[in-house]
Amino acid sequence: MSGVRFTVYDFEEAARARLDPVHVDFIAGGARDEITVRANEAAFARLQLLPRVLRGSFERDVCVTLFGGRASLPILLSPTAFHKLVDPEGEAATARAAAAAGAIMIVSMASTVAVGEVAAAARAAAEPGQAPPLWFQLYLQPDPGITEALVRRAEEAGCTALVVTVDSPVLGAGERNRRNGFHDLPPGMRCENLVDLRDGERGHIRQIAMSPEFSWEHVGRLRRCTDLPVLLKGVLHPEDARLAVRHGVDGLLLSNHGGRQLDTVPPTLELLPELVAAVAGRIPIVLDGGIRRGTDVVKALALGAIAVGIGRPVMWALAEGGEKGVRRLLHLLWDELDEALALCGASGLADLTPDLVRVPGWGSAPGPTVTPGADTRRGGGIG
Ligand SMILES: Cc1cc2nc3c(=O)[nH]c(=O)nc-3n(C[C@H](O)[C@H](O)[C@H](O)COP(=O)(O)O)c2cc1C
Ligand SMILES: CC(C)CC(=O)C(=O)O
Repeated sequence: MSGVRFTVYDFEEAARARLDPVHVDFIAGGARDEITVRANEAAFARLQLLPRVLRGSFERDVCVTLFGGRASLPILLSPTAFHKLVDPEGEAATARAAAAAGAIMIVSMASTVAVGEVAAAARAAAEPGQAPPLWFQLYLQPDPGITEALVRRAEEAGCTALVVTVDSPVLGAGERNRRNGFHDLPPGMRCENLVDLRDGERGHIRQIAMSPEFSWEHVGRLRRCTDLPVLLKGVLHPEDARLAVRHGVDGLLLSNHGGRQLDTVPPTLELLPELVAAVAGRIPIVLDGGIRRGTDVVKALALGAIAVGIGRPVMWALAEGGEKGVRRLLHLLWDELDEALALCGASGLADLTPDLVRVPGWGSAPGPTVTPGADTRRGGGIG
């Protein structure tokens, strides 16, 4: 079924060969000209690493503690919708692979397996006695009762954090989907978390309401309706990062939605130093968008992210080999990260400092606000 996969790109190639091209477009595609989609990966390629020598160790620790929960690697599974499009077991298969690897999975509100069932699958696959780290992503809904009901479902399932996606006042224009006429899930699949929350149109993609009228007041209301840590996904402007801290948000997932919302926004990696400076160690920042290599993880962490997320690679791996595919993907990235740490003279994530990263020709770490040696990542409030 599946040959040897040496890189993330091998999973993509194999997945493309077996999936319906319409679904390939849904996964690979972005908004409009897909400029940001390409920019995310290109930003990592542009940055250089400047390793230290003669200071490594045989044992390299890549564990990370986030909101009191421990993960075996600083690579999260960012929320992606509709896993059943690529594998009959959908998010349950993904969750088993993530739990077995000790990786945090962020379940999408638009999952095709209900979050309670995803959690049960994760529990069954986790190391005995270990609670699998599962977070839940949601879009605020105009009816606050629906938002709250979703929060309760996530809490009851045992999710340990909520990720509120705030970059979608309207749905980004995926022109590939428009050309392909891909607007609905195929028969037999639906957004299971929304079942029985709203009448009519069950399973329809547009069942998730998006609204440009959400404000910080809604974030405040959500903050008050749960004790779970709340992260915002999709804050890009440093002023909004400061507002997030002021509104009691517990963390940021610095994301441009993989280039699927507003096209031509900067790659997330380029924004990282500014956002790290804006939150000044008060809350942790996870970054996603374009992570394809262990060295990409090293660059993001060196510049102040506490962890990173992967989106498309998970979909490709799930399509390629189901649960086993995702397991192999996570192992491969863990292996690349471990090797990159060794080659950088790092024995753990704490050794990844901004001075290890350079912009060609600059002669110093990128970003006007990052000073070599400064460690804004491990400030207060984390862990
Ligand atoms: C197929 C697909 C579905 C996605 N679904 C969601 C979603 O339901 N909610 C969300 O907040 N982000 C969603 N995203 C965005 C991802 O969470 C993530 O930000 C992005 O994929 C990261 O970039 P990468 O694909 O380059 O790793 C989706 C992305 C893809 C590719
Ligand atoms: C709109 C969601 C259902 C999925 C999503 O966020 C995406 O496809 O990027």
